[in-house]
Amino acid sequence: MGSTLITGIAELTTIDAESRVLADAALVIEGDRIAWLGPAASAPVADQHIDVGGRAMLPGWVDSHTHLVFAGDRSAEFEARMAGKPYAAGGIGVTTEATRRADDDTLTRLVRARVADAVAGGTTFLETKTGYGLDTEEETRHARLAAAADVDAVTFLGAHLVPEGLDAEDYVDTVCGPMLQAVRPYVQWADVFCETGAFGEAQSRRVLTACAEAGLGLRVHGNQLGEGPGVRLAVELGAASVDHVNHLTEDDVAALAGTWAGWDRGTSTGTAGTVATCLPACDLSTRQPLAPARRLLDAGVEIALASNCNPGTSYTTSMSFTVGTAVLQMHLSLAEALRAATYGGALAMRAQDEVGSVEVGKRADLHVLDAPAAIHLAYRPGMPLTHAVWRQGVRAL
Ligand SMILES: N=CN[C@@H](CCC(=O)O)C(=O)O
Ligand SMILES: [Zn+2]
Repeated sequence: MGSTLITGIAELTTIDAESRVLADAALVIEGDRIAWLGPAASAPVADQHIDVGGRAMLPGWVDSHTHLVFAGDRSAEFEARMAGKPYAAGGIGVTTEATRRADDDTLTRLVRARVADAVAGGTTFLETKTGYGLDTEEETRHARLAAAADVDAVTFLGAHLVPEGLDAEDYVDTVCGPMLQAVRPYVQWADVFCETGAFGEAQSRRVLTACAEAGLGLRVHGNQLGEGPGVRLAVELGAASVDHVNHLTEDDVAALAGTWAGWDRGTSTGTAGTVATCLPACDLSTRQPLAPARRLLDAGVEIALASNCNPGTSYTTSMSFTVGTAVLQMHLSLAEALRAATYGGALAMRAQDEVGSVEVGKRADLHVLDAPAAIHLAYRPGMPLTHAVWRQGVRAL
């Protein structure tokens, strides 16, 4: 297990407890961990030396919300939306049909290509979900293929849509019973689309409670298309994250803030609450109001930024686009957006002790930009700024 010294880091954004940004820095990787970081002038020797030539380094992106197991695309639906047709959950069924027709090899190839794209854009930790299977056999197949792909966490989203022709309560029985039992070996998390047109409050509570009893961590798709019970339920059940959060009442924001009462944001210690995960690429594609990230942060809520890559509402794995948009459109400072897309995502995955910041002992998940400073992510939106990536200490780009 050799060590690698990286020098030529013009700006190192650590996202550590003091939010340190180091100029003219160096860093040592040993195995899959960060072994040392500090001023280039006092860098130790190592087995291998790489000079990144005066570029910015930051933690790899933590993408805590994706749906990568799918076939087909819905570009016609997107085009109609751009012409004024509103987004509705029903499109999920179109992707379910296309995905059922794809065999294991095809689906695996598609998932792996999407993961490779994400990593090539600086993402080093990825969650992905089932949810385009919608029967026990297909959901289990998707969970199994996802678990065998190069992702860090898999979420069971059998409660994504009630399949056409089925009674909602009967379907919830299936999700909570045989489906959950079959997918359980492949997943760590459970999610539910709690929204008009998908699952109501009582149905969502039933799914999440059964999944928690089976030992899964909880996440919720909530408050995407209108105000509703999603946030309330996520807080009540202690979910790690509630995602979308476009339509929030004052009570929703206060409830989320309340979950962070035992958390010290300055030192990043204490008991983590429910992260509000904002998905700006999805908001643009569905023409929803952008999630109120500024308001949530000001209220004391920890937020995450994620891509929500899926064929219906956000066909991109670009976290750099997500961060640029958060700065340009959601009124986050660069530091806030970078933290949300790294440490915030890690909190949403309860993986903050492992990933989400550049600190000694953490996973060597590093992203080097072809720019001297990270502000270029918003200053030069859409430019291919990823220069190098290390994922778990291995050079991935
Ligand atoms: N909102 C629910 N699920 C996905 C979209 C699913 C689809 O339309 O295919 C999302 O997170 O946006
Ligand atoms: Zn989603």
